[in-house]
Amino acid sequence: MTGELLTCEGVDAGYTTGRPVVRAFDLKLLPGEVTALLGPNGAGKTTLLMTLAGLLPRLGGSVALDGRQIRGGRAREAARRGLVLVPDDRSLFTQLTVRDNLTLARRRHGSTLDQVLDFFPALGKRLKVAAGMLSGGEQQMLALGRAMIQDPRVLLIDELSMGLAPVIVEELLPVVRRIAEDTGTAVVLVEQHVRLALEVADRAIVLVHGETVLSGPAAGLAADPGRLERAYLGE
Ligand SMILES: Nc1ncnc2c1ncn2[C@@H]1O[C@H](COP(=O)(O)OP(=O)(O)OP(=O)(O)O)[C@@H](O)[C@H]1O
Repeated sequence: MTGELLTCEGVDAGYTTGRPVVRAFDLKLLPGEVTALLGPNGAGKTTLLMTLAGLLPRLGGSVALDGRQIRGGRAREAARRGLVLVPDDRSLFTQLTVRDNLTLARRRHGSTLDQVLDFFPALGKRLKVAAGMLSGGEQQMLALGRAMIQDPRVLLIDELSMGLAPVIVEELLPVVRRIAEDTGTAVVLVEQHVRLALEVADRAIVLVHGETVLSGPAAGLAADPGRLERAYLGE
């Protein structure tokens, strides 16, 4: 399809022994599109994001960005091409300042600190503070900011809400939406707060035991919680 940014076809993801955890995963993402990747604990969402980011070897299938294939298991190549992961543990340099965390990730001729801080004004006031001293919400902003300063084409966000109060999540998710709209970055959002995720997503995919059991426009799924619940239960 014209204009497709990311195309995953038949992706198998998992660990080297045994059956793949995620099987035959398909995804098509347009620029600026947000897809919520939902599903119960252990469904394989983190495994899939890590595989797309090249941090785990891909066990099958293909991934293409702008129509050009990306090899599996090559994290540097994936990041250079623009597939950037925001991991659920945030992986910040806790002893370093906010400014250093951001500038270390910056690319030559890439986005500037100010461009990134435009999305997270609260961080602008905390530039000299060590990342480990920030609140959970600020740390998550920093993790997102550090991904943004790498000029991603596709952001893979794993449980942004991990350890955060719902009120903070309600503030952060619309920022993710704005990032997608303003920069054309496509987003895959793994999120346990299903209702909040569906509010900001265009599409949603439900993964259960590694299989895609439901996929469709987010608004339709938000309007039919019973359907979503049945999918989670594997019915
Ligand atoms: N390092 C590992 N080696 C082998 N199996 C693993 C490893 N990490 C996770 N798994 C298995 O892969 C499956 C999927 O786990 P994964 O963390 O991807 O699910 P998830 O959908 O992200 O769940 P959660 O919402 O709990 O994070 C689980 O059965 C888990 O036990």
